[in-house]
Amino acid sequence: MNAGEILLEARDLALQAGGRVFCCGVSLEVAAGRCVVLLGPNGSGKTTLLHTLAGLRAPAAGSVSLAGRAPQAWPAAELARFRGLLAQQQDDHFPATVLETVLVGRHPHLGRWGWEGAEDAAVAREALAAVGLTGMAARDVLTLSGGERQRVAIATLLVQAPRLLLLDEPTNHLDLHHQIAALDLFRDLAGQGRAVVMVLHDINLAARYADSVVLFDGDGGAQAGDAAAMLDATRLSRAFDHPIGVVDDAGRSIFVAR
Ligand SMILES: Nc1ncnc2c1ncn2[C@@H]1O[C@H](COP(=O)(O)OP(=O)(O)OP(=O)(O)O)[C@@H](O)[C@H]1O
Repeated sequence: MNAGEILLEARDLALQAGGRVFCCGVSLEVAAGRCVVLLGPNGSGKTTLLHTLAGLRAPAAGSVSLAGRAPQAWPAAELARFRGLLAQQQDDHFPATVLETVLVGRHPHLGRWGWEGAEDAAVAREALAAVGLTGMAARDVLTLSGGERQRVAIATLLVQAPRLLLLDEPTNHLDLHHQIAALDLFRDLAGQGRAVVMVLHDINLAARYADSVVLFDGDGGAQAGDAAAMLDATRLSRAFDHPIGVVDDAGRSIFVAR
């Protein structure tokens, strides 16, 4: 995996949802090793952008390119090995064990007949250990707590092993310890030549993990830039329509709601 290789490029995007066009002119380049955070108020377009970048919905204008190719130009299984999406919420309609659920993430890697082998089960158990769920493999997913279910979803993405991780609120339902553990894990994956684009609601977590930020303004606009420039109290106050101050904690900026 080449550090610095461009895994995702979006040019002059405009998003569309529900007959509305918004966030016009967003451009973004994501190199291997980088972590991008999408930040902004509810309903401002973060999920719509993430799904557009994943190739799951068409932009109203502009282009998305994944490692130099439009998403539609990728064969489905190859695309699923290249980019993975952690959805904002996990819906389970039928009983299944935790192990079976995680193994779904292996599908793009399976051979012609689609059977998982002992090696896939070992990969899944390793992923469960990475999210602190060792010993939970046999549990029914319908019996899990919200935070446990979220960690199963993260383990499912880990076994999919995409180079580009698109994460919609990965810290959903997680307590402080597991939020930091999950975000450290994603940052480590970026450090190993992958790239991460994730929606976060916590400005301080964004400041801790983002190399660059796409800030949505809630008025149909969005701007991308270096984290240091975008995470500015005045800019954030305007975007969130709430006064936000900044305090210094041993050289680190901590954002506080006034
Ligand atoms: N299928 C749809 N039909 C109508 N409106 C839609 C549809 N999908 C999204 N929208 C609207 O598009 C806008 C952007 O939605 P999106 O889910 O991208 O916001 P978000 O920034 O991720 O919000 P949140 O922080 O609440 O998760 C919202 O106003 C939403 O209601």
